[in-house]
Amino acid sequence: MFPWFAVGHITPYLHLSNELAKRGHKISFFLPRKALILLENLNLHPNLITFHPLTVPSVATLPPGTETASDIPFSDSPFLAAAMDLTRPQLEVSLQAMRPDFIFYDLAHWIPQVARPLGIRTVCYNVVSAAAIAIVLVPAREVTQGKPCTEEELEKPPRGYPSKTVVLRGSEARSLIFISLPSGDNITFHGRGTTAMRECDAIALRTCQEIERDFCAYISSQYGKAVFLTGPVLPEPDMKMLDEKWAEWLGQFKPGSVVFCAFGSQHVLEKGQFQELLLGFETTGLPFLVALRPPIGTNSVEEAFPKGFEERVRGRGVVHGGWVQQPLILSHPSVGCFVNHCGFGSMWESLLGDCQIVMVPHLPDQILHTRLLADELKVGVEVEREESGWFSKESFCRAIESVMDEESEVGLLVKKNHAKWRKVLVSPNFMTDYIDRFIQNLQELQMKN
Ligand SMILES: O=c1ccn([C@@H]2O[C@H](COP(=O)(O)OP(=O)(O)O[C@H]3OC[C@@H](O)[C@H](O)[C@H]3O)[C@@H](O)[C@H]2O)c(=O)[nH]1
Ligand SMILES: [O-]c1cc(O)cc2[o+]c(-c3ccc(O)cc3)c(O[C@@H]3O[C@H](CO)[C@@H](O)[C@H](O)[C@H]3O)cc12
Repeated sequence: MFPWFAVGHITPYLHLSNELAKRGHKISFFLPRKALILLENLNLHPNLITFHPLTVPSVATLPPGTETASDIPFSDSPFLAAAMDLTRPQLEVSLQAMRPDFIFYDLAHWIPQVARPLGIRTVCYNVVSAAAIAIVLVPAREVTQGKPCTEEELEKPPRGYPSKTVVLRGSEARSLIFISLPSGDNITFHGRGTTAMRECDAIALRTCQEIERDFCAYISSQYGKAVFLTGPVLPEPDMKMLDEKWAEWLGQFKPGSVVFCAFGSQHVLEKGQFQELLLGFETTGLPFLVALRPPIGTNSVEEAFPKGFEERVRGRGVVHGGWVQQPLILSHPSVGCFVNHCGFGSMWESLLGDCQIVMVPHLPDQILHTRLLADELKVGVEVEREESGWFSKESFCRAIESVMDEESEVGLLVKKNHAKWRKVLVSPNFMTDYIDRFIQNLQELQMKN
């Protein structure tokens, strides 16, 4: 396993590794040292899953010590891609010695060049939605190296893209410019993603037919190869592992009353927006647990609190400036609403849980995931933003109230739709069947020539 150096990618690769190990397969997992410290507790089969910490080479354009996408702003991702490319010699030496049957990778587009001569089969395993891939990382989206896409080009989905709902609207499309900019040396993000999928033996996606059938079919037709699906791949939460501190705090509130908020591993808010969000929570009058990194330019969340905020919400609101056990908190009976950025991991965790869903997407893939949930499946609501991208405390509070108020029409509708989808996704054997079929697909691939 060699995922992109981001917690939102390493985590689902680890979930898949657990499922493979559960069925007796042996896994070598390559990841940056810092990510290992944060995530090693997710390894449920240490006898079969072995971690190989990588030394991430320093790159002049990155702050010293950068190892994952959590350490840098989104705009610096291309430099982290360059650093990942510099780990190629470490991978080459290990693969020569290990000779695994398969290697799973995503943004390291050069893996097939290394693996093919060694007879190792390559699986490009993508852990963002099929929709996000279909709208940019396909040959039909023409991108020329050295010529950034124009806003007009970015606004138009590629020919044959199968949805009119799961799209970026107006100025949102501008944020896709990054796909046509360099990502490492001599390659654009689009070049990296499409080469990775064109050169592999199999494309795999962390999704299911039931939700993303048309997008999967489109990707398959664009690359002229079958697409293997793993399904959502999420472990059963083990509530015994929830930190005592949070179990106790959440335990004081009535079932379904607490609003939990987290924005994944990469997103850091600006101070003004962070304060607006906290004031929005205060206005709801509901109990809340917010787990967000300190906003830009601050060293702690406390330093950025609005004046008098702490006293006013004492006893019903907590703001934690670091990592929490998100899947376990979401499964706590007191939690009734999940306010999230709709990273693909959080999207699955919210769909498989039974909390009401409120989305505040930031990056373009997160906006597409939000459209899928809010506009296509109608299982949650999106916080309204102004043209500038700013969300106000009022719009934030309105979105939460619209799903938490028992009388609300929207709240009842999304609850009903969410329950319907959840029933499908948590039905007995749904996830197991996906993994079993996926392994069968790999075994058939291995039999070929
Ligand atoms: O405090 C936290 C925050 C997050 N998490 C976990 O970290 C993971 C975060 O993954 P997400 O995909 O939701 O979000 P990230 O922003 O970190 O992901 C990144 O890669 C996947 C892409 O879809 C996202 O757009 C990209 O930002 C989730 O599994 C979540 O449960 C915690 O366990 N604790
Ligand atoms: O923002 C995105 C919009 C979109 O339509 C597609 C993607 O795709 C991917 C991606 C990542 C890995 C793959 O194997 C395939 C697709 C995106 O990945 C994110 O890229 C960021 C910039 O490099 C990075 O910071 C973040 O960690 C990745 O999750 C984004 C979009």
